[in-house]
Amino acid sequence: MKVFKFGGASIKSAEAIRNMASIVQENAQKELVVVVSAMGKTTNALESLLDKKRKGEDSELNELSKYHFNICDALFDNTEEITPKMNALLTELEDNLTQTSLPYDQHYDLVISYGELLSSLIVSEYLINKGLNVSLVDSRKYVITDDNYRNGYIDWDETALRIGKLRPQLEQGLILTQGFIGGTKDGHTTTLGREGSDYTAAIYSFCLDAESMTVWKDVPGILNADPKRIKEAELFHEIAYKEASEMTYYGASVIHPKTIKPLANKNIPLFVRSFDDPKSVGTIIHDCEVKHPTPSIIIKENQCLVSFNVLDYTFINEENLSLIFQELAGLDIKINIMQNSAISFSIVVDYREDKLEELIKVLKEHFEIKYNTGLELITIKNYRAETISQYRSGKNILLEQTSRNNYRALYVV
Ligand SMILES: Nc1ncnc2c1ncn2[C@@H]1O[C@H](COP(=O)(O)OP(=O)(O)O)[C@@H](O)[C@H]1O
Ligand SMILES: N[C@@H](CC(=O)OP(=O)(O)O)C(=O)O
Repeated sequence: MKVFKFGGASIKSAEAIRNMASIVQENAQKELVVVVSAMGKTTNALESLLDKKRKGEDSELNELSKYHFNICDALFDNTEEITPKMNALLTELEDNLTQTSLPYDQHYDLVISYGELLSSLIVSEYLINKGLNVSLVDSRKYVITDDNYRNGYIDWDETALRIGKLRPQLEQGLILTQGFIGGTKDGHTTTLGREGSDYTAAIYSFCLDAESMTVWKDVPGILNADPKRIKEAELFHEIAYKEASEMTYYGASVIHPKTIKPLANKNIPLFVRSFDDPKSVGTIIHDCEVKHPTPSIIIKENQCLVSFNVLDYTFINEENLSLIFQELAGLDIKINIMQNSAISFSIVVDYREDKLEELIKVLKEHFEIKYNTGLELITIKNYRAETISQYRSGKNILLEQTSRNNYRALYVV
C-alpha cells in the first residue's frame, strides 16, 4: 500500500481539488491512504478567529464558510448531500469557538482542527462523486497523542494498534483522512504542530508498513534552496534520509521535521513530487549515499539572539548553563544555535514575544539579558569556500560558525 499527502496549496480551490482527484484516480487501483491538510490558508484564518473570540471581539464564520461553500458549488452539480454535513461541522465549530474557559492550547486544537475536518469532508465527497470507493476516517480516533496540546506526542503503541485495524478497510477502497489532527485516549482533540500533516502521513505509513509515501507539493521536489527565495536553486533527484532530516532541522520548511524518522526506521521511501506536474518524478528520499552533495542553502527567518551575561566576575560555567537550559526546556524553547565567551552565553531561537518575556522574567535575577530581533539564520550544508563567500558578502553578521560540513551565520535583515 501507498500513502499520499496533499497539503493546503494542492486543495486550495475547486480547480486544485479536480487536479488532486485526477492524481488520486490514477493511483487508486492499489491500496491507498490519502492524507489532506486544511484548504489554502484556512488554518491561519481559524487562528485569527480564535484569537478574536478570546479577546471578546467579533469572530464571524461567514468568510470561512463562504470560501468552503463556493468550492462545493464549483465542484458538485448538486450540493444537497454535502450541505447538511458542512452545516453540521460549521455549527460544531461555532459552538466550540465559544468554549473560551478552556486553557488556550486546548481550545486552539479544538477549534483549529475544523480546517482539516471541512477539507476532508469536501474531498471525500468529491472523490465518491468521481466513482471512487472512499472511507472517510477520523484521525482524532486513530492518531493518539498525549495531552500536550498544539504539539501532541504520539502514543505509538495505541496509534499502531488503532491504525492497524484499518487494514481490512484498505482492501475495500481508499482511505481518506485528515493530517495534523489527533486525539487523546479519552477523546480530546489535539494537533501535531503547525504544518504537521506530513508527519501524519508518515505515521500512517509507519503503522501500515507502506511501500512508499508521497507528498504532493507546489515545487518540483526538494531543491538545494527554497526556490521562492533563490531562483537558481537546483532539484535533488535523490537524498539520504539523514541529509533530508538535517535539512528540515536547519529550517527547510518543505517537509515537517518529524516526518523522516518513522519512515527511515522502516526504510520506507519518501517521494516529494509536484502536483502541477504529476508526470515528473521529483525527489526520492531513501537509504542511499550521495557522493559530493551539492551545497544546500537554508534560511530560517524571524530569529532572535539572546545573550545572558553573568552579573559578577564569575565565568560562564556548567551551573549557570544548567539554569538556562532548565528554563528553556520548561518553556519549550528550542535552540537553533549557541555560542559562549568568558562571561556571556548566547542562543539563537525562533522569535516568540510571549516566550521571550517569560524567559527574561525568570532569569533576570541571575543574568543581565540582552536580545536582538529581526534576524535570519543561514545554514550552508556541505559548503564550499566559494558558496560561503557568495552568501557572506554584504551582510551584517552577528554570529558565525563553521564546522566540517556546515557554515552558519546569523545576520541582520
Ligand atoms: N529546499 C526546498 N526545496 C523545495 N521547497 C522548499 C525548500 N525549502 C523551502 N521550500 C518551500 O516549501 C514549500 C512547500 O512546502 P509547504 O508549503 O509546507 O507544502 P504543503 O503545505 O503544500 O504541504 C514550497 O512552496 C517552498 O517555498
Ligand atoms: N493545516 C495545518 C497542517 C498542515 O500540515 O498544513 P500544510 O500541509 O498545508 O502545511 C497547517 O497549516 O499548519
